[in-house]
Amino acid sequence: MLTISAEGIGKKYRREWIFRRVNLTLNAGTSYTFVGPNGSGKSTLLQLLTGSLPTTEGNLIFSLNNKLIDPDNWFRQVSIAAPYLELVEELTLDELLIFHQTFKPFRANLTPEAIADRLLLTHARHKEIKYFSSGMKQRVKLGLAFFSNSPVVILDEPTANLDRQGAAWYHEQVRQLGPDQLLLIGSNQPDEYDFCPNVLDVMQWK
Ligand SMILES: Nc1ncnc2c1ncn2[C@@H]1O[C@H](COP(=O)(O)OP(=O)(O)OP(=O)(O)O)[C@@H](O)[C@H]1O
Repeated sequence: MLTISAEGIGKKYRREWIFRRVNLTLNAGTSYTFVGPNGSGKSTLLQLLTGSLPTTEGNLIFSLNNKLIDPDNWFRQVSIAAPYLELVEELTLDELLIFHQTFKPFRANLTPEAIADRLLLTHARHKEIKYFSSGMKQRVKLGLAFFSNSPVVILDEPTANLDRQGAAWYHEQVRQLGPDQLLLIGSNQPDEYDFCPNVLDVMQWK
């Protein structure tokens, strides 16, 4: 089983501690949601867990079946969708999906055509991303995270810009995650984590 252990981790920007003494064990096969007010540190914590941002103190330990995963290879296990991660706007949807799978293969050998179908965007396969609506872009971001062959799926504000149909689509994709996957969410919207058994308030680490 894949596990992330946080041992006393903290993050400081300049002189300000965003959080300290975070002790957590996150196990695959379930989901965890980090909640808290704007600016409380949800996105920062998720970025530490992706390995893309260094901790200021403490240790993050990644393991698979009790074997340590080299932190330098951790990124291979993770797919993330977040408001601050942009899509390549000059590419068409088809081009973007082909580009993406060269460095992160899709689950079960899904083809770009099949992904576009699952995104409900078959009609927009040849349109440049820059001409997509904000909800269409959000669905693409979520799809790249859901359909990549990664055991860890990290979603920051997953239903931002989604309409009711898009939110229902998001819930359907969550239900289809595999039993060995780990889902981590950062959210302020209860209806985007209503299924999640583990809700953690980042304010406890202030
Ligand atoms: N690169 C940075 N340099 C300095 N301060 C930063 C940086 N990134 C984030 N911060 C600060 O860290 C704190 C936590 O920000 P973060 O984005 O993690 O909060 P959040 O809980 O995700 O907020 P929101 O709900 O608004 O998305 C904020 O005070 C923010 O200003």
